[in-house]
Order: sequence, then structure tokens, then C-alpha cells
Amino acid sequence: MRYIGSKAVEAMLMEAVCAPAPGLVDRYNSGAHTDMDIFTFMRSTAALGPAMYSCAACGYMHEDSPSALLRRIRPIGRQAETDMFVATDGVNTQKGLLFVMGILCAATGAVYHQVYGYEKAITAEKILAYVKEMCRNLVAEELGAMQIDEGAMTAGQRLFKQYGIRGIRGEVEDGLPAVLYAGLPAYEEAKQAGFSNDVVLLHTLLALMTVVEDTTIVHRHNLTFLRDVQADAQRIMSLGGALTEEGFQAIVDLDANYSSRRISPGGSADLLAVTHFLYEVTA
Ligand SMILES: CC(C)(COP(=O)(O)OP(=O)(O)OC[C@H]1O[C@@H](n2cnc3c(N)ncnc32)[C@H](O[C@H]2O[C@H](COP(=O)(O)OP(=O)(O)OP(=O)(O)O)[C@@H](O)[C@H]2O)[C@@H]1O)[C@@H](O)C(=O)NCCC(=O)NCCS
Ligand SMILES: Nc1ncnc2[nH]cnc12
Repeated sequence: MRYIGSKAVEAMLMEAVCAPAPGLVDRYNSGAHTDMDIFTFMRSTAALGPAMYSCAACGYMHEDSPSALLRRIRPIGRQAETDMFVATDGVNTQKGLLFVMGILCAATGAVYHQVYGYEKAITAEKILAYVKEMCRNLVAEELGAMQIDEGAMTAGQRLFKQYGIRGIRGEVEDGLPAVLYAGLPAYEEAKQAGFSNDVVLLHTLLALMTVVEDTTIVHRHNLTFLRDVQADAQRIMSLGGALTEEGFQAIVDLDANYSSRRISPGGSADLLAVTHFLYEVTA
């Protein structure tokens, strides 16, 4: 299970450093963020590492239902969220990433145990099907029935109430379709063509940005900005994404544009890390 935990940490680091990532913190600059930089992400990732291993171990040893596994790792996640905020002096670097990656590590541990001895049977489809089982009815349970004052709501809770956007909870409840149908095909196309890490990761990020209902964008701006970001990403993918000179230059230009307009596709960045993780643990 150490392997699963270390691949989760690797995924978080690869996502944070790839550049130029439009509006995101990367190894070149802090994008649309004034409260964090690449060093904040290094500290944050180091703080989250132990929780990833713990979630994988819980999954491997789990003998009850998938939904019981989510309940079992939730306290681990909440403690890790506290550890993250201590490491970052209160800045929200990877709250969403911690949630989705912790669930992924637990699901991967559970599937490893199910197919023990037949490692080749470990597929992204199997892991994501288990994620879907773990998170069944999560939106209704956590967002649909909430009785919280507007002022005490998180971004995700407020946006669900305002627009019906389900955010990260909707992604995991659906079994992360953006990763399975947009992220992984883009990642595999670029990887198998022998492109560099930056090109593989940026190509995947742009593919995800075409479809992800990213509350990070809506929270900072509004739904129109989200639709514009999806259209921007679609335009760049039609130029060949990061795999062509024209597409790559368009990504460089988009980074400058988003950084100046405070647009940050943080949700797509989370799913980029998830895509790298799934490629690595099923390769
Ligand atoms: C379950 C929670 C994580 C829910 O939190 P919340 O109620 O806030 O729900 P969301 O807003 O829906 O999601 C929170 C973060 O998830 C990322 N995200 C959003 N949409 C998507 C999507 N469609 N797919 C995937 N991921 C998505 C996003 O996180 C990233 O962006 C954040 C950084 O951006 P930034 O703009 O800087 O954010 P802020 O600082 O908040 O804004 P500013 O002030 O700077 O403008 C960062 O989090 C990235 O990861 C959303 O922000 C949570 O409540 C929970 O239960 N956590 C406990 C952990 C747990 O249970 N773990 C179990 C397994 S270990
Ligand atoms: N590299 C990054 N920059 C900004 N927000 C993020 N959320 C997850 N990864 C991020």
C-alpha cells in the first residue's frame, strides 16, 4: 500500500510543477493566486502524504461495503485537511485534491485486494466503478439535505444552492467520468507519442478543462466564466492541444490571460493529478 500512497504524492507533485499551467500555481509562477506559490504546494503535499497511505491501507483491509469505506476514511481526510492548513498557514491549496485523492487511494487499495494475484486486472474502470459505489448518494446526503446559514456555507455548498452545481462531490458520485473519458485518453495519447512530462500533463489539463464543472472558477467569478473557460479549452484542443506548436503557444498565452484575470481551474488541476495517478497505478 506504500506504492499507492507514494503514487498519490507523485501525482500531486507532478500536477503542481507542470508548466505553464493556465492560471494555476506551477514551477514558473503563481498564476491567478496571490496567497500561495510552488513552495506552499510542496509543504501541502508533504503534509497530505501520510493520509494517502492510510486511505490505501484502509481500502486494502476493508471487508464491508464501499459506502462504509468512505465513512471510514472521512475522519482521516478531515484530520489531513487540518494538517494541510497548518502546513500552509491557513491557505486552501489542495482541499479538493485531498478529498478526491484520498477516495482514489482507498478505492485502489480495495480493488488491489479484490484482484490480489491478478495485478493485470487492475484497471481504471474497476477503480472508478468502486469510487462510484463508495460515493453513492453523496450529493443528496451532503448538499441536498443541508440546513446551513448562507454565511457558514463552503463554496461548494453555496454554489449547489445557487446553481445546482455539484462540484467535486458530483464528480466522485458519477465515478469521475471527466477523468475516464477526457483525461485518460488525452494522457495516453500524449504519453504513447513520447512527449515530455510538461506536454503530457498540460495536454491532459486542457482536455479536462473542456468538460469539468469547476466550482473554483464559479466561486471566484460566475457560470459565464466557466462556460468561457470550457470554450477556451475546446479551441485549444482543436488546435491539437499541447501536442502542436500552435496549441502549446495558445496555452502559454492563456496562462498570461488567466493569471491577469484571476481565473484558476483548480478543479481541473485536481483531476489532472487523479489522471496521472490512475495511469501510473494501472500501467
Ligand atoms: C468534500 C469537500 C472537499 C467539499 O468542499 P466544498 O464544500 O468546498 O466543495 P467544492 O467547492 O465542490 O470543492 C472543493 C474543492 O474541490 C475542487 N473542485 C471544485 N470543483 C471540482 C470538480 N468539478 N472536480 C474536481 N475538483 C473540483 C476545488 O479544489 C481546488 O481548488 C482549490 C484552490 O483554489 P482556490 O481558488 O485558491 O480556492 P479558495 O482558496 O477556496 O478560493 P480563494 O479564496 O483563493 O479565491 C483547492 O481546494 C483545490 O483542491 C474546490 O475548491 C470538503 O468539505 C470535505 O469534506 N473535506 C474533508 C476531506 C475528506 O472528507 N476526505 C475523504 C477522503 S480522505
Ligand atoms: N497547481 C494548482 N494551482 C492552483 N490551484 C490548484 N489546485 C490544485 N492544484 C492547483
